[in-house]
Amino acid sequence: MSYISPENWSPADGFTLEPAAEIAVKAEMNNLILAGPGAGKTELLAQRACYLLQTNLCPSPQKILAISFKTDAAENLKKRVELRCGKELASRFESRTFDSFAKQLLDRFRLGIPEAYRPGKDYNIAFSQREIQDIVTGYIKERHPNRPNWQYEINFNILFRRLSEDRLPVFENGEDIYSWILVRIWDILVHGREGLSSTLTFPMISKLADYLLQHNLLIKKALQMTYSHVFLDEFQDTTYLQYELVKTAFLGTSSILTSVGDDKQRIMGWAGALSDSFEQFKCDFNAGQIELTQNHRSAPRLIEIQNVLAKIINENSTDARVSSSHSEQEGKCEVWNFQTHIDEAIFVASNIVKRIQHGDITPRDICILVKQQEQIYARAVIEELGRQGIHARIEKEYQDLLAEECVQLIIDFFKLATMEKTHESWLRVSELLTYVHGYDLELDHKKILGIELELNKHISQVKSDLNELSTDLELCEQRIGEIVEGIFSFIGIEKLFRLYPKYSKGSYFNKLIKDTVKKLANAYEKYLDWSNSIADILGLFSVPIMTIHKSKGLEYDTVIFLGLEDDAFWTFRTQRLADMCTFFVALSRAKTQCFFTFSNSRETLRYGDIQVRTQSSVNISSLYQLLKDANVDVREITDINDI
Ligand SMILES: Nc1ncnc2c1ncn2[C@@H]1O[C@H](COP(=O)(O)OP(=O)(O)OP(=O)(O)O)[C@@H](O)[C@H]1O
Repeated sequence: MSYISPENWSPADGFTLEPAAEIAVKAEMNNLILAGPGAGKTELLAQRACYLLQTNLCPSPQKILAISFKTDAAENLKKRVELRCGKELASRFESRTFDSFAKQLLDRFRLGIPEAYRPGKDYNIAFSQREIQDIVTGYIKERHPNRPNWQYEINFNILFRRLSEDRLPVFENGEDIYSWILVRIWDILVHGREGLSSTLTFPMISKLADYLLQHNLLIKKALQMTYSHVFLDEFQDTTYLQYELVKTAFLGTSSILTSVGDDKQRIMGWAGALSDSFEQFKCDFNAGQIELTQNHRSAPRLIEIQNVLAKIINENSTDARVSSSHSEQEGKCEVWNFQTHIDEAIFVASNIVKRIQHGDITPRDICILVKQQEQIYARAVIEELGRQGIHARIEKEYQDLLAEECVQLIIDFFKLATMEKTHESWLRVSELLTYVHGYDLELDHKKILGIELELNKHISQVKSDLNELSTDLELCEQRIGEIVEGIFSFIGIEKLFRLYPKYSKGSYFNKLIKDTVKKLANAYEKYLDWSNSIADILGLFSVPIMTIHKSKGLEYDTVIFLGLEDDAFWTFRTQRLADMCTFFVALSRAKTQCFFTFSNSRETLRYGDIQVRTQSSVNISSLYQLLKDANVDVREITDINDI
């Protein structure tokens, strides 16, 4: 492998970096990079990874560890690095979520955890508070001497929070009933009981990983020697637990940390995000601060509005600068007022359909955002779009699934078996096979050729199996399930699990496969042709619908936000700043057009029932005021055909 000298390195793919970004890319110290939406924070991390790998400043065999919040963000970053500097160098770029980083540590070094807290090898993962609550009430048989009815007296929210936050080891503490329960529930969850396997939540896994590193200095040392550089994406949303783990793993070591974030996009406070993560990081890691001011995403008109809002959220924020790729007048933002959500649906759908028919954009370039209850807020629009021939879908069900490697693998096999121009799928699958068999690209030509012949044979088999699918949905789903099983046997399930240990625990893998098979069968029933079915699953034909929280890190030509109303922002009075940030995230996803709707009446979910309620905007009048201050037009839509 030949490396480039740092002086001769230039950004990949023709990107030019603003001077501050170039400093950040090449820095040799801990840094906090502060930048607004569209400043290229994700791109900067990808370019920095390329710089460190291509110059060997991250010396082989050391690696870069990048930690993101969501699976798709981690996947997106990994793909960018592969694209910019090739697969071989990118194999030393490990892009993970916080949860997967902690889980990987726990799975690899489980035996290093003291017996009292060592979970079983095949522990299950509990995702909901309800599961833990059932275990607490069902398995703690011991009577508390003074509180015989504690099950009915305690607040399970507090217990759940303390299960995630109290330091290990936990001790009973006098009259504190929660500590009495915590001692017992940790024991039950970690070791399991009759009829109950070892069961952990992700915050517990994070705690155990932290505990492991604190007790095993050699593991900690190995970790630091593995990762010469660590990236922390979306640092504004780091929780106390996550930051503790980062500190335990890397504080006082030679690993160089780069955190990127934007305080105006801090929208995870409800999930425990630290309110002063930037200050803590700078102080603990003696980190420098670099600010980026260019906005590469949005048109000038939208940046103007973002700047007004940014100043309200943080009066010290620097105005973002417009990128030269947009013309001066470009960008549009309006508020649309309606009498009913039905009028809203017809107008919004017609607007979208007209633009798609005009050839301006594809369904995938538009995003419909809501604050909450996407099934309810977007129901009428989905129906109306359907009537006008455009499919819209709630993205939540697909986002995480499609980011999974095993799901991508199935899709690659189906593409190879049914479509033309599948070069990338071929490369991905043959590379994976080479990797899982432990072959060397340079030395094992013959063996690799052998695998490729086998791959070709298996693809032909998949092709003929897919040609004989039944039109009966149930039979079709069953057969697709068998074909998928055949794909994993061909690869070698054990080998795959060794490559992706996350799939080897509990029922996670089986659930992913079941969901994918169901989606494939449903899509095939609709199109009876695989090219369209796969495009449909990938969402290429659909207008995506999601909550603002799910839209973090994404961008679309046009954003339509449904329901700028008090009901949607019901927390505005109590958490004004967080809601302002949420609004800011919505506004800043758009590249050229952004619309907000208000409807005098709307369907919402109240106490489990769908009710049509009169809407107001009194509580969020300051949001309307800021749009007014930024000269955003408010249109009363009385004629729904007046697009
Ligand atoms: N140096 C650059 N030159 C031109 N375009 C860029 C540059 N950096 C990033 N971009 C483009 O700008 C857009 C926004 O980049 P990116 O997603 O990295 O921003 P971000 O700061 O992570 O945004 P956000 O915080 O809003 O999610 C992308 O389309 C990206 O390709």
